[in-house]
Amino acid sequence: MKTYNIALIKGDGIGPEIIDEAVKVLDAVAARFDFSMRYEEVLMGGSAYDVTGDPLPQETINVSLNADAVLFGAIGGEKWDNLPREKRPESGLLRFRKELGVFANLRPAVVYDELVNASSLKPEVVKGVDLMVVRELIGGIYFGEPKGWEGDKAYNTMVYTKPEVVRIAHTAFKIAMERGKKVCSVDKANVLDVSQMWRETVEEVAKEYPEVSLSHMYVDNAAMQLIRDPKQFDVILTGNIFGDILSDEASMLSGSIGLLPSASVGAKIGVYEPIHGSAPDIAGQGIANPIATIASASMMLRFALGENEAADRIDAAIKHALKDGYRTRDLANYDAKELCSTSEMGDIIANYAAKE
Ligand SMILES: NC(=O)C1=CN([C@@H]2O[C@H](COP(=O)(O)OP(=O)(O)OC[C@H]3O[C@@H](n4cnc5c(N)ncnc54)[C@H](O)[C@@H]3O)[C@@H](O)[C@H]2O)C=CC1
Ligand SMILES: CC(C)CC(=O)C(=O)O
Ligand SMILES: [Mg+2]
Repeated sequence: MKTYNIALIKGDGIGPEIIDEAVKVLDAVAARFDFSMRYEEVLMGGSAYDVTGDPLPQETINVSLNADAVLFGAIGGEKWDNLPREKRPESGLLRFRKELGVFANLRPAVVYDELVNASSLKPEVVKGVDLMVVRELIGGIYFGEPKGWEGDKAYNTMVYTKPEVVRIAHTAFKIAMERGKKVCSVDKANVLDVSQMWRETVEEVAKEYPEVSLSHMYVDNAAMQLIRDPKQFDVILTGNIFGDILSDEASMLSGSIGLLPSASVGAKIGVYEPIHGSAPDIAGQGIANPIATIASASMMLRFALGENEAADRIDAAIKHALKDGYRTRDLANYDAKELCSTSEMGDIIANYAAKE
């Protein structure tokens, strides 16, 4: 029987609660499809800082680099907000992504038919939405130098090199070839030099994908268009900060940020993680929606481990649970037949995934 080694990073806030449910579902499909998962839990974020004084201990990097994939919850919380920048949980996560070299963050936003009423937009606007945000993950303003805070002046720098844009553009075009063959590159080229270079570089890469139609959009317009007519988008290609913001926005097409998974890829080892944060406001209450993390585990099976049937099974089980009216609190007001806790939702999805 094949055994996969997974580095498990629960993190802070709701991180441990949602990861436990993803593990439950993974184990259920593993038993059914005749493979097994071996998890090695390592620390990152505030919980790592509390134990080791470092939000990203070297052991976490080592274990992750030796695993088949990383499954990650979320980090951060008020307790650590006033630490020096480099000790903050968020700095640990940024450094982790950089150390692993996962330059492409794939954030699919899909509207489940069962949840068309859950979006804050009209059902006819969101029904059938199926888009993919391809977000550059280890460059741009979250990493650029110089940065600093000196007295009354603070600054960050948005930097991209041409090779960084070329590689993320290839990722987006390749994904588009497997989907609707449309890429919309989102930038702020009317104002930023870095965006102008981004746009020209994307144009050059596009020549290698003549079947894909490329458009460009300024990020402010893109934020509006996502709400006006989200079905116009297939693949949205964008930089780190714009992708971070637009994907949170896109999550409300689907009804809850607790639904959107992601895959951070591009290097040997991928990181599979929900798009949301550690949700300190609901941590420890058993009400977080684990579906984003369970769907991230499905992406891990598909992209990192090649267990496509098991991934399909999880995706079907999520849909089945929603169709049967099971809802965590974030979706309680939308066609709910039964309100369930985080772990009850995990049980239901694991049961469906194991049996059907
Ligand atoms: N990848 C990561 O680890 C990320 C970490 N963060 C960190 O998380 C902390 C909280 O940040 P926020 O801005 O509040 O963003 P957040 O994404 O943690 O929460 C935003 C809102 O969405 C809700 N929410 C998030 N996930 C949910 C889920 N699974 N089920 C139900 N509701 C959910 C929260 O309760 C909250 O009201 C901060 O320390 C931030 O730096 C933020 C984003 C990403
Ligand atoms: C917490 C940040 C480091 C990043 C973020 O918000 C994200 O990746 O979604
Ligand atoms: Mg974010």
